[in-house]
Amino acid sequence: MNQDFDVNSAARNWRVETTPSASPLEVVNDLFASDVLTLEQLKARLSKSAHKSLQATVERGAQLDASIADTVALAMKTWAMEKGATHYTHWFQPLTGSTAEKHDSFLNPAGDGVAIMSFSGKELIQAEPDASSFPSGGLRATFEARGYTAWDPSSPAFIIRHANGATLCIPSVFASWTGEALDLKTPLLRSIEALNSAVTPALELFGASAGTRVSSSLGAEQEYFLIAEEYYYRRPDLVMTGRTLFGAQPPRGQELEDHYFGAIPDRVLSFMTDAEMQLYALGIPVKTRHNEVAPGQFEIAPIFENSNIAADHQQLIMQVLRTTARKFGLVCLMHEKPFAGVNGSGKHCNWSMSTNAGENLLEPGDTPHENMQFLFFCTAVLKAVDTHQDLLRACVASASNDHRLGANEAPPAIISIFLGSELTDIFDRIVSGQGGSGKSAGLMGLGSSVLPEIPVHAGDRNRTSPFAFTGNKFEFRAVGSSQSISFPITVLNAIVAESVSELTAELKAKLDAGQSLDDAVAEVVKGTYQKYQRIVFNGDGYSEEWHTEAEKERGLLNLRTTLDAVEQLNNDKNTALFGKLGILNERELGARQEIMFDIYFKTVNIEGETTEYMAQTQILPAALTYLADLGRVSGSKAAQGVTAEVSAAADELFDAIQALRTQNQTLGGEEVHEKAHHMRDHVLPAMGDVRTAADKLEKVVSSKLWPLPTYRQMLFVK
Ligand SMILES: NC(=O)CC[C@H](N)C(=O)O
Repeated sequence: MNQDFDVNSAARNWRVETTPSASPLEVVNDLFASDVLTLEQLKARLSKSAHKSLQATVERGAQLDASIADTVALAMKTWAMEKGATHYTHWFQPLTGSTAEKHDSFLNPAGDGVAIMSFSGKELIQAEPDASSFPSGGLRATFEARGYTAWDPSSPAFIIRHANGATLCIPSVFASWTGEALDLKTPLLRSIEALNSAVTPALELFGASAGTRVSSSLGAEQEYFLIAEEYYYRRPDLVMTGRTLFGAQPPRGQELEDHYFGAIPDRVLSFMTDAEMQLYALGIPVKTRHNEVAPGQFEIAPIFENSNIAADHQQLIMQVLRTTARKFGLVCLMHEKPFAGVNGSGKHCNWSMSTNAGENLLEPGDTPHENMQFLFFCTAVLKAVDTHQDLLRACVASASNDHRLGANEAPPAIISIFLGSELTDIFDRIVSGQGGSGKSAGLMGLGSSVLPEIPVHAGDRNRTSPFAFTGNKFEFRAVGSSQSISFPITVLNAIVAESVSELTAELKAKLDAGQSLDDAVAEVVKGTYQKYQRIVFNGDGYSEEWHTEAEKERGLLNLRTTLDAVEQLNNDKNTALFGKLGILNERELGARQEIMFDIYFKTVNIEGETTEYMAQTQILPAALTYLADLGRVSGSKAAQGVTAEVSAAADELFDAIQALRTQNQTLGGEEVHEKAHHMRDHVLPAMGDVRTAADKLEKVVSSKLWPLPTYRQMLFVK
């Protein structure tokens, strides 16, 4: 293969679409949410009473009135057809972590060569896909394959366009016939409800008005890589596994620190703009775009939204990025670690809680009263995170995220909280009973003798913490770039709901005993902070000392790999948590553990077999061909030297392939648990040995013979 030609064509293979982007005014006036069926849109299309009833369901969680389904379905169909949609689908999130859809046409034959377009309330409310081909973790035996999808009215329907038409997508839940959740959305919705039930009684103690509702809000920063499409399809590892299983380190990586926030390459910016226009039409408030740390790595981030909608939108962001990249001759890689030796990709989840009146409960406020409330909820988060370190680690566990967590570029596998020096100082002063005003400028009076002042903008930044307070929200940074955010949000909602409930009970007892709110809050905050303080760490999460301190001195968990973490998913504590909040019963939680082991096993198994296949059929032949070429000039000193090097590395590769083959065939046992451990303990190390030998060869075999695009090309050709 002629590598120079390869580079040229990859660099030029830019099929730019020249459709002009919408002007800012057009975006605001016409484009934004134009493909979303909002409640506002429905107002004009529904009777007053039907609209009111739907609104009560969407905004206040009232039970859906099935009698309005036919009118809503008619309105949806008319709107969707005006937008060019010919089909509809229940759009759901099975336990694969991605989305699923089965399209049905609106078209119905009406006899004698006539067809009509129809869509009934029944079809809107419920559909029945064959559940037998989705992961169920034993929840659904194959002989009772029935599962159903049901419309989630709290997330609006939307249109997905393709080159030849459009489809109406109806966000839905997916459950077994017995009502057990087979998806990621059902528990998420249950956890939002649990959070509301836990937080509103607390807010009442702080004087909130009746009718206050609380939900979590979420904004997820998506990191991703872009590489030339031409390279992608020449790399079986990328196509099969999403990451490179081979690749020598190029002379230059990210050490010049020149990519982060650098000027965005024109081709990439054009791609980003195209994707943004589509996301605007879907009502997704994407706000930020920039170059990330590694060459070829980028980020897109929306503003926070209600967490159920944010989870749907996050799936759409990934889908739009992936499909749009292709228009520009690029492929978008969402894997947590597509390239060894440079940064991987995360999906930092910015989580908070807010009321239906728009009050952010993690925002230090303008009044002493608001600040008391803020400290109470912030303390509840500390308690929740310390109590459930295992769950937070488990909900981000995957074979791909293992390459990222704990490496010196991403949050460590040890869960801790970064509070920032100002907020830590405040808690310290509460504990020491100092109260009063702080030292730093810009602090705002709290007007209470027992509580200190709160900085107006608390929160310096820390990039090494898995869980950081960033001024008015917590950033859960351990979440992986390819994963669905639904389960991490479910976990956050659940653990904070439990913690708020327990602290509210303490607070209430003190108030009932006649204490003032100020004094009672101060005592609860002080006691709780003292108890859970060990979870707060403001230093360098990458350092060796921290690992020792965290484990040995503080007794924090260090669940290094996915299998260690998933083991904890359904321990007694976690089963009790999800059970009492009505989020997942024991069987539903057990099924999720089973699926996580299974996906881990299958992922590494595919990687192991891809490694073996590429090494045997592509890399070893290139080395042998080169040895044969060298044999023709064996009289030369250079040829003899190179032959020795290539020959040694080729032998090493050959032996490593044999060893890997044995491990690939063994599988380690019958049970998924055994197979998963076999993958981690035997297949991954054997793959590593194959890679080491192959990467040595890449550096000595003629580039003309090398069968794979290299890091040098993939990361730098834009
Ligand atoms: N700039 C950053 O915050 C880098 C984050 C890093 N890429 C991660 O995996 O989390």
